[in-house]
Amino acid sequence: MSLNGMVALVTGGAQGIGRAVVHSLMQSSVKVAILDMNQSCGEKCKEELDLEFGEGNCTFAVCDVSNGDALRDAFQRTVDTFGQLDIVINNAGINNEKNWGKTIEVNLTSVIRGTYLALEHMSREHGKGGGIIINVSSMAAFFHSPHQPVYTATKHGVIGFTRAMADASAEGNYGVRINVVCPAFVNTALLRSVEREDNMGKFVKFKDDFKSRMDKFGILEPSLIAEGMIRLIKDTSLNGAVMKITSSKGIHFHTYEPMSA
Ligand SMILES: NC(=O)C1=CN([C@@H]2O[C@H](COP(=O)(O)OP(=O)(O)OC[C@H]3O[C@@H](n4cnc5c(N)ncnc54)[C@H](O)[C@@H]3O)[C@@H](O)[C@H]2O)C=CC1
Ligand SMILES: CCCCCC(=O)/C=C/[C@H]1[C@H](O)CC(=O)[C@@H]1C/C=C\CCCC(=O)O
Repeated sequence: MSLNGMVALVTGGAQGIGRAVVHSLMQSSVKVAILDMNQSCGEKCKEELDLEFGEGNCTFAVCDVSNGDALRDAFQRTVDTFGQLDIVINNAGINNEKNWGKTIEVNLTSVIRGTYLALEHMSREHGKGGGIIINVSSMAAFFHSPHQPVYTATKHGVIGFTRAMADASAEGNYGVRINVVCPAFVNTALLRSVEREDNMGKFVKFKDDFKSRMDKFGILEPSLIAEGMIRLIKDTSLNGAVMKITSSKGIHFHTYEPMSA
């Protein structure tokens, strides 16, 4: 499946995993709208991508995904600029057990809002031509720790919401495939936040346990997560898939017991 000429929107696309998947998409000739709340990183990211791929192939907009109006405007500006929207990756996420309400707003509420906005621009129920949505969860949804209870809760929520929406899309004939990716530890700024009291609050006392798990399970590079996301986009058979990416098993899928009648 060629992605040439498609248009993608990536939240949190200026750094880390989002930056990696933006690069992979542009290597496949996808035009990308990068949304991020970090203006300096976003502008630097766009400058570098313009140098590598030529101008006109990506845009950057400062956008806090937890601001619903700003997110809606950023989606509309993307469609106004590129004329279409085919791929949406709800990637932006934080790790803050002190300001845990914000963690829920960014990691879960904004993923829900970003999914609904994506459907407004891609779903046949809105007269559009279809598309693909990838929501970003975490292996914290399968292996929890005392270190990050609310982060863990948000990532569980992303899986449940995404699987339910994938069924809604199939039964409602939206023409939109909706999948979720669950990385293990990845070498980004977010992972380094686990050592900071500002982020972890009273749970920072568990940081040694968390770091021992990092030693045990290994740390992935963002490029591998990007590879998994591209696979979710290209494999048209996948809807409601829960992709797991770990050092021990690489890119693989979680399987669930079929629902009993
Ligand atoms: N790093 C890791 O070990 C893992 C990360 N993840 C998830 O991957 C996603 C990306 O995380 P990383 O790349 O590791 O983090 P990162 O901190 O390196 O990059 C996240 C980007 O999102 C942006 N961002 C944060 N809050 C935002 C908001 N409210 N609005 C707009 N942009 C915002 C940041 O400015 C940053 O550029 C997150 O959802 C995270 O939970 C999942 C499993 C493991
Ligand atoms: C905020 C930093 C991001 C945290 C990323 C993450 O997914 C963490 C997961 C760990 C959880 O907090 C406690 C754990 O033990 C999880 C371990 C992660 C992966 C296990 C991989 C097992 C395997 O390789 O089979």
